Amino acid sequence: MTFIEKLEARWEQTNSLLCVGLDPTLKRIPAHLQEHSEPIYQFCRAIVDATHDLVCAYKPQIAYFAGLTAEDQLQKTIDYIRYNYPHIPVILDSKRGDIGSTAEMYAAEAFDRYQAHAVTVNPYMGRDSAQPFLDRADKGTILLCRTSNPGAGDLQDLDVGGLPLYEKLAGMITNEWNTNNNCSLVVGATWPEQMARLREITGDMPFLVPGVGAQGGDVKALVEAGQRRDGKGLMINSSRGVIYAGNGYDFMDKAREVAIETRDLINQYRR
Ligand SMILES: O=C(O)c1cc(=O)[nH]c(=O)n1[C@@H]1O[C@H](COP(=O)(O)O)[C@@H](O)[C@H]1O
Repeated sequence: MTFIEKLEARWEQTNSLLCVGLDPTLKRIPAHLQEHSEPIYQFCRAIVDATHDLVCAYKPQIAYFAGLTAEDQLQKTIDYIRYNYPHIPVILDSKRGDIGSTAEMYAAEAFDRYQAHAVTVNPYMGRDSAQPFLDRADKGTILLCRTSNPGAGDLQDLDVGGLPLYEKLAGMITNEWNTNNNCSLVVGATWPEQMARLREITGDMPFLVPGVGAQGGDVKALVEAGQRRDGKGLMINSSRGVIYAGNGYDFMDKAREVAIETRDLINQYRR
């Protein structure tokens, strides 16, 4: 099964567009886990157990593990999800991109080392830098297009022959790069107007949509702008908003409560 097939099946089975982001920091995980020899893994595993029936995907962010020399705990987290919840797609958020020979190793890192189903990729070095990811037909390549951060427009909005760069990129990906039908775009929840344009340009392409919860994206506006005609098409990511909903012994219950609220809020505005 390809990443896109897995995602489509998951949307159908769970009726959820919520993706939970795994961005663990030692400062914010519950005190009683801090003593554990693998606190990051124990925390991620507990969040997964608390939310697994509510999500269309998980998105571990590699920097939160690598920054602590805890890649082994990233590996264990991904293995845990794949073994216990095999229907849930795992997106490795590493935003890679480099010359082709190096990008090949980044693709191996995501797909062979960590066994992720999809990876985030920065396409702004051009097609050859994304090609090693695109060539993995069974895996998902999720390309940054219009990011959620306040400075997204500094470069992504630059006019290129009458179009903003991000729209030009979306057209290129849709019409030229997506030969294996394995592309998705990152579109920030904070930019519903731009998301509506991108939905027009890309047809039914899935979007990874970070920026709800901690970054304050407007769920109603983004769902109305970004959903497909079938009411699917979005992986709406919340990391801090869900995983740090509580920090005591009841942190799993609190994370579950917020995940349910977020899923239901999203569903309120779907077709
Ligand atoms: O590719 C991403 O996931 C991403 C792209 C983007 O434009 N904005 C963005 O916030 N992200 C990631 O999405 C997550 C957002 O986290 P919260 O703001 O805590 O929900 C972080 O892991 C970011 O690195």
